[in-house]
Amino acid sequence: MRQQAILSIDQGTSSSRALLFNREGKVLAVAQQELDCTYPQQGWVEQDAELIWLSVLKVCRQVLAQAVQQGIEVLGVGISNQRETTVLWHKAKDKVLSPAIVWQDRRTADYCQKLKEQGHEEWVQQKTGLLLDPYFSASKIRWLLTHNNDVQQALAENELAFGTIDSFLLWRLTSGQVHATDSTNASRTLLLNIQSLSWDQELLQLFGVPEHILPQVRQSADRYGVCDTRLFGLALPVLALVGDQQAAALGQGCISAGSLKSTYGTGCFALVNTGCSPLFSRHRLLTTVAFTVQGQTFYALEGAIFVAGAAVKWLRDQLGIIAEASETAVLAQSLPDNGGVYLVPAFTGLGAPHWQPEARAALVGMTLGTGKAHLARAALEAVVYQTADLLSAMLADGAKAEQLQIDGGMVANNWLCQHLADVLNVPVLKPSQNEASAYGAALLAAVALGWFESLAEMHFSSDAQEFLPQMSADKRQQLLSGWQNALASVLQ
Ligand SMILES: Nc1ncnc2c1ncn2[C@@H]1O[C@H](COP(=O)(O)OP(=O)(O)O)[C@@H](O)[C@H]1O
Ligand SMILES: O=P(O)(O)OC[C@H](O)CO
Repeated sequence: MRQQAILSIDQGTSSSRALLFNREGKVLAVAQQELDCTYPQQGWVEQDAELIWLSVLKVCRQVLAQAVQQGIEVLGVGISNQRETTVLWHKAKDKVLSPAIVWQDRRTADYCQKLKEQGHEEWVQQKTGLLLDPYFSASKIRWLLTHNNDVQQALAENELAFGTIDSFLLWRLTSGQVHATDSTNASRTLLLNIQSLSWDQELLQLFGVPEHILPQVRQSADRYGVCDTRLFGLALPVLALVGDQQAAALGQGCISAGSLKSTYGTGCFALVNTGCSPLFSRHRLLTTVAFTVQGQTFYALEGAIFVAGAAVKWLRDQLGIIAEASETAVLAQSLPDNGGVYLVPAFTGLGAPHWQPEARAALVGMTLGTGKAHLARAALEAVVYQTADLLSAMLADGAKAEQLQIDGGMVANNWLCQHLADVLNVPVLKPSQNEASAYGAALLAAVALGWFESLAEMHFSSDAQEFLPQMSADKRQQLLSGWQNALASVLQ
């Protein structure tokens, strides 16, 4: 019998990937293409949605060609994607109307601040689990509705559509047949009531967003529609949509309440599964939909850090002090310690638990002896200290971290993994198969396909590299207080 597989699309901020997974969760083929962001004004972060689409098409075609060569039968598609990033398009013309406003974009900081000052944050948090921050899609949609003539024209023609990346890709894959999203992506817009899983009239009114431009909200594992056969020469069903961080939690096997993972890609996102009821944070974390499957919705508490691997990319692309991200490990371990140098990477403000969109990055503690190794080390260490801040907030909210499961592009860096274990003082587990987001989407597609009847039947590899804490309590304390001092210089 021919080997069967699911095509998983993992559309991240730094790259688009396509992977084929078999029933046992083995990766049979991979293709990847890097993507760029543009920064047209202070605090703005944009991507070209057309280039995102073309990169997805290209990597899908590459792995499907490998499938043909290897005689693999591909049964369906699952999509995991960067969340919140906002795309508006003209339905009849199938034309994107502006650059995509990326999740890291801060242009709506003043507007969100005004809403906070008007006292809206509490009720918004109760409905959405989120805070009033430019991170989420609603204020980005509003900005486009008020600033972009093409968007206004499309609205007047009743042809305007909004989507996060999942929804936009689904629209394109089905050649405009399906305008839908899943509960995880919808839960990042600030427009969804996360308990009823429906668009909320009061929120739509607050942000001035017409409901008819929004996609239909569906389960994460669902038969969404069929890819246009002209794209791949196959009538592939789209079987899952899921935000990449929730997908990574599922891919790492965080299916029971209390399980925790942290993903280190462009940003860093720690999620703890809280089971079938939402837990509302008292310490500035987010409550989010983890996934909806077979009519059941799971929730998670999330800490979001806007800059993790993005700081390494900054060292490479803006400062030019490294040629490859992997050099940071060699540079970091070339030093006996950090020399008192700390980077607070608030390049696009600070996320959890501070939520300060106007904060900006700082490099502190430099001397004339500071060199590029210190900068590389500071960029990696910053990710660790920010994770420590998230875990403290989670602990204060009642979630315990006895170990940390990690994934994402940055965890190729073993120096970072060891520093995480040392500073967090918990064992850190890196799975041998580091494709958690893509695997999570494939698992959901497998449910829609009927491969698994329940979450309990899913295959999760127990094969992981373990990093055990080795640092003394004094040293840990010294590093964390150095970080708190550096952070204080940035907090407003
Ligand atoms: N060996 C490494 N050390 C440190 N950072 C790395 C390493 N390899 C990749 N990265 C960083 O990881 C990020 C890419 O991770 P990935 O999970 O693919 O991101 P995304 O899902 O956001 O597209 C990039 O920002 C890159 O700089
Ligand atoms: O691009 P990533 O993988 O860092 O993920 C981005 C997040 O989904 C933003 O919320």
